[in-house]
Amino acid sequence: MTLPPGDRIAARLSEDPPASHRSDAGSGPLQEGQVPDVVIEPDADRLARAVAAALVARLAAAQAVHGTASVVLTGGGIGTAVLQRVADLVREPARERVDWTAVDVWWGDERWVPADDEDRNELGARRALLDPAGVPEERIHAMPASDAGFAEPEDAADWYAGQLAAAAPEGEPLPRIDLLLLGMGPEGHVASIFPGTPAVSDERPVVAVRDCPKPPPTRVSLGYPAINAAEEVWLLVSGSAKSPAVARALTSGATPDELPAAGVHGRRATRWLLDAEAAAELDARS
Ligand SMILES: O=C1O[C@H](COP(=O)(O)O)[C@@H](O)[C@H](O)[C@H]1O
Repeated sequence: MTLPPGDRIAARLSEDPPASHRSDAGSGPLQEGQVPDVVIEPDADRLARAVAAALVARLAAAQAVHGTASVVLTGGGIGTAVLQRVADLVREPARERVDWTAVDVWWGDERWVPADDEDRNELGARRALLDPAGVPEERIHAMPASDAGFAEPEDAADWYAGQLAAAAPEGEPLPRIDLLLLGMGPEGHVASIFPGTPAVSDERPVVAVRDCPKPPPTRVSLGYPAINAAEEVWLLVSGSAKSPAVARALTSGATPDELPAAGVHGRRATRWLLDAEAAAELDARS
């Protein structure tokens, strides 16, 4: 799949990838997909449109091969803007079309709040895309809300791991994930894996997260084993507040404990999709 035109600096980064991108740092060559591809769009709106078009192409391609597609969604500003732009494409006649009745939708993280709380990532995604696109309820795999009947977020995390395993091929812990979207916080958190927290080194596919520095404090999140099992991982980052973390993740060799975004990669592709403000310090350092 070809991403829309952007200011590509992928080649330069690929020639000399930092150790932080190696899940096997120090023990061998980088695997295909772990070398990041970086695309810079001029502003957040054009970033959201470009990612939306690429997402439709990616899911359509997966459906052409497998009959179905699966995507892991992120919350956050740019993540939700992308879903709104995808919904625009659903309404337009397009060259590449996705059969939204054959897309499985999962989440990278969720806030441990009641189902109708505006902080729910699920709520934003339903409004922005899942409702307008008509994704069937049985294909929407939301992480549990705090009022869903689980006593603790740990129970909800275990249940979600079980849902993933149930959708996986025989004997595998995880289903095929064609595309996993992540936002990133200014301190480098991805999903709800925050710097210096137990989730960084947790080996379970789904974890409960407590005492988050960003409210709400309790969440459920995919862990690295699930994130890094996706075919493609796309990090969506916009705004100047995140430019130091982008530059650190891509050029400084920061560890995942220092900067969780530095520890994510896809099996087949890892893409950093940035607007110019988010990329500003990257340009200066690379
Ligand atoms: O708390 C979260 O933050 C990140 C980034 O959000 P943003 O609004 O700064 O773009 C998001 O990716 C994650 O899903 C969410 O729970």
